[in-house]
Order: sequence, then structure tokens, then C-alpha cells
Amino acid sequence: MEETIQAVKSFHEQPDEVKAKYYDRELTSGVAYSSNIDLYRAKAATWHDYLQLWMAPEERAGKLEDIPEIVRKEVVAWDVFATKLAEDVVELLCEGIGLKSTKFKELSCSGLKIIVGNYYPHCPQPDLTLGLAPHTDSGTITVLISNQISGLQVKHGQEWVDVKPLPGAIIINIADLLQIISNGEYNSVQHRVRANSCQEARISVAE
Ligand SMILES: O=C(O)CCC(=O)C(=O)O
Ligand SMILES: [Fe+2]
Repeated sequence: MEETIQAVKSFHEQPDEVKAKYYDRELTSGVAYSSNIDLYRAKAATWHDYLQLWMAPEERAGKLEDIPEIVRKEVVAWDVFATKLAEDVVELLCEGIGLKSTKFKELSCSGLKIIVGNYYPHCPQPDLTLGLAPHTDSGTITVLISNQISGLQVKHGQEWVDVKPLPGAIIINIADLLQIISNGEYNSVQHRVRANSCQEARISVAE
């Protein structure tokens, strides 16, 4: 976990010329490095950069050599770990509503896997924007880790609630597809990230 976060940090802290090779706003396959996803839609630029890596299905995933070397080993290891964890959690969620444990896997039929390495640099005017705008994730579930800088908030009723970073913690977000295939028994969680007011960058990795 620590190595994955550190590798994502190292990628983002390289000189712009190195990262520019990966700059791409077409996010439908392979490897793309970009910043504030809603650049051309939102009124205020959200304060974050990200490295997006398609890991599956095979026809969308880049070749192993296309993954920037600075994160390659860590990201591949994280993919194995997070995939197994996600499968185990999805089975438990299935059993949790009285279905046989493989039911969601049969229904989700997506097999999409995307790793996003987020980087939230210090924002000099954090009251004027967000790190990442409110959204729900599109897949089944998201496995999320971050460094110890706060910022993630989830919507609970009408309130935005801070998710306090805990050392070694892994966050599981229910996403849209699971809400659909569970007939709304599980709700896709709205979340956002505050602009980072700390001097140290906030790093998160979502898959
Ligand atoms: O940075 C975070 O904690 C959340 C990231 C996130 O929501 C996402 O990548 O979809
Ligand atoms: Fe998200």
C-alpha cells in the first residue's frame, strides 16, 4: 500500500516534460495523465492531477511496457491485491442480502478495471474550489487508499462528512453498477475531495 502511494507520488513529482509524454484527455483506454477532469465543463478548475491506467479488459489495457516505469511494479502488484479484495468484498455483499455469493459477479459482467493515481497539490485558495467535484463511481465497487492528508468527504443525508485518514486503512465505495444489480439494496455513495490546504500533497489510489 505504502509503496503504491509512494510510486504514484513519485510519478506526479517528476518534471512536466517527463509527464507530458502521457498527457491525454481521451480516457477510454491505455495510460493517460491529465488534470481536473471537468476542465471544459466546470466554472472553477478542480485542484488535482491524475494518472489513469486501464488494467482490464485486455483490449483496453495498455501493454505492460506502456505503464510508466516509475509506477509499473507497484501498480501491477496493487492490481492483484485490490482485485482479490474487491472480489471477496463483493461476495460478502452478495451474501449480506441473502444471495448466493457469486450472483453479483455473474450480473456485473463488466470486467472493467481502471486504476487512478490522484495527486492533490497544495491549493493556495482552498475555499474557492474543490480537489475533486461531487460524483459517484461508475463500477461495482472502488477500493481506495490515500496518504494521511484529509480531504475525502461522503454525502450522508444533506451533510458532507469528512472521512478521516487512518494509517493502513482501505476504503470501499459502493459504485453505480452495484446499486443497479442489487436493486438499490446498496447505494452508490456520493463523494468529493476538498481542495488541499496542506503544504504536503494529498495522494490517493482508486481502483
Ligand atoms: O482522492 C480520493 O480520496 C477520492 C478519489 C475518487 O473519488 C476517485 O478517483 O474516483
Ligand atoms: Fe470517486
